Amino acid sequence: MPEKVLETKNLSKRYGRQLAVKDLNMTIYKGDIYGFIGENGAGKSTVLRMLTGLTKPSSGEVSFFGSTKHKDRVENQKRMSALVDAPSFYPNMSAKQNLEYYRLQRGILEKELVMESLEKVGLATHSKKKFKHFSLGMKQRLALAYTIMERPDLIVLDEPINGLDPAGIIQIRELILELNQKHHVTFLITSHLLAELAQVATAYGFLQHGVLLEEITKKELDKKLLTKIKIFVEDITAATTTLELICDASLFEVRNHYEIVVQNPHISIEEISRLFFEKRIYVQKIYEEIETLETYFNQLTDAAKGRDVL
Ligand SMILES: Nc1ncnc2c1ncn2[C@@H]1O[C@H](COP(=O)(O)OP(=O)(O)OP(=O)(O)O)[C@@H](O)[C@H]1O
Repeated sequence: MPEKVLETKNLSKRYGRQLAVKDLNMTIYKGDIYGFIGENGAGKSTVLRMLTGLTKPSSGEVSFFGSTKHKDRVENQKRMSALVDAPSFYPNMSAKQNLEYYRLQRGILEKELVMESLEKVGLATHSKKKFKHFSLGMKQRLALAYTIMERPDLIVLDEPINGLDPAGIIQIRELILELNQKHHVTFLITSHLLAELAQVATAYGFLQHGVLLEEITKKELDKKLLTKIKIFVEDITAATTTLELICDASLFEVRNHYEIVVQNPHISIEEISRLFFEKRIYVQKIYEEIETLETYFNQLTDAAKGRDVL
């Protein structure tokens, strides 16, 4: 098992009467890109603020790199860098001057880390450009340069691609993957853009009303995501009677008098097409649909509401 970079035990946060985070047990392993998912108000930012020391937990504990001791925690917290409340940059200063300012403010001695960080985020050639002339994507990359200046082992990002255009999203995605794969940085990322998160995440935590519903690796999730075969036909009666020759009726359902949905099929599209061809059943369309991270998350949260676990 890889090293645990971060672990929480029964972490809770109360704001007055409201319990915003309830007994959170979360584990992030070295090398993970951990996608932290939840609807608005689920408690994600509150968790990130507790992890980064911006808010004190009401109860429970956090351990970094296997230690909960306060002495170690101060040291270990230095191995983590976070973009929860984005740093404010000076508009009339260049990218380099802005980072230089933060280097001095954070007491980082190595001067070379400023240019090294700008290079890693692809801004070296724009180092002299004033911040006010940066595009949103460039501003976001500069914020990332700020987080990687101390060569952290863990980076926490709250909604890193919010407001970016498709090109900006791709740049941030590639940067995260590069830092993870080349420089072995572990990430904890929140995002509402699940399709995008699914392109980088290696593990997920699903949060609802402050409760962690499930923690799962990408590998485990991929195995759980259901596959469906959708078949569109003209003669639904003939089609269902024929389908029953190779598939139990409990495994498919008929929708709208022309659509058949086969759940988690043990038969292939080719088998169904061949059979329908032999029986002269006209198929308008047939295709496979794999459940997405988004549908999985929606089902998980709907089921939790139904079980009243929240
Ligand atoms: N400082 C605060 N004082 C009182 N209540 C707060 C405070 N911060 C957050 N809350 C409440 O705690 C709950 C969780 O909020 P939080 O911002 O952590 O959710 P979130 O998952 O980050 O939401 P979003 O996706 O909208 O950013 C919300 O009901 C919010 O109103």
